[in-house]
Amino acid sequence: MNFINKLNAAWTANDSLLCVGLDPDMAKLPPQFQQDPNGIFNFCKEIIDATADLACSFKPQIAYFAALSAERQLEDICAYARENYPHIPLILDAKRGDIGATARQYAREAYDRYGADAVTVNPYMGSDSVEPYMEWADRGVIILCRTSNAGGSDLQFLNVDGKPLYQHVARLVAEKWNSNGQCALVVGATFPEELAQVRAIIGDMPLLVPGVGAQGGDVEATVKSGRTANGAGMMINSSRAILYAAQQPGEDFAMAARRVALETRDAINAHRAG
Ligand SMILES: O=c1ccn([C@@H]2O[C@H](COP(=O)(O)O)[C@@H](O)[C@H]2O)c(=O)[nH]1
Repeated sequence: MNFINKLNAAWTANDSLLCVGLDPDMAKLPPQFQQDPNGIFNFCKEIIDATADLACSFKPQIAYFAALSAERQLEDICAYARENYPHIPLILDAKRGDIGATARQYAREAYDRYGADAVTVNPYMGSDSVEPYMEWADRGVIILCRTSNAGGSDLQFLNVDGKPLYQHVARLVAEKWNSNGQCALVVGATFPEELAQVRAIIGDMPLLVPGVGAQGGDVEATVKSGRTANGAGMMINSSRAILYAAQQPGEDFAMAARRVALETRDAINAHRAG
């Protein structure tokens, strides 16, 4: 099953638009994992098990693994998710961008090494830097459009021919790059007006929407701005707010993560119907 079909099936099966982000920051992990050589894997495994019936996707952010030379644990967590929850799309958040020959190696890393269903890609180097990812026709290519951080405005809001640059990216992907129907865009929940603008440009193309939870994005505004006519169309990501939901030392972190994931999924669902 290709990425888009798998995502559609996961939206329905779990009645969820929630993407659970896997950003394992060693300093924030419960103590038993900080002392465990396989602690990153074991922590992420418990989060995946606790939230798999509430999520439409999982999104490991590669930097949290690579910074600690923990790529082997990322391989293992990706394999674990694929084997145990094959119906939940796995998105590698890597935001790659380079010339074609190098991009092909990044694509191999995401799709073959980690077995990801989709990878995030930076469009700044243009079409030939993105085309190598399209060679894996059953996988997703998720392209940065209007990112959730305030500094994203520095370039993404530049006026080009009367429109902000991010709208050109949305149109370019929707009208040209998405010829195989495997693309999605990243648009931050912290900018609901821009989210609505992008939705108006791209039709039903899926959106990866980070920025609820720790970044403070408004769930209702996000859903109302980004939903498609059938009340789906988004993977709304929350990472830290779920991973580190436990408030007290010794509190069951996986149960706390599940509680916040459930609250977030239900808060999203409350606004899906138009
Ligand atoms: O525009 C973007 C693109 C990606 N991200 C990533 O999403 C998560 C957000 O984590 P929270 O803890 O929910 O804030 C993280 O992996 C970012 O690298 C983003 O925030 N904004």
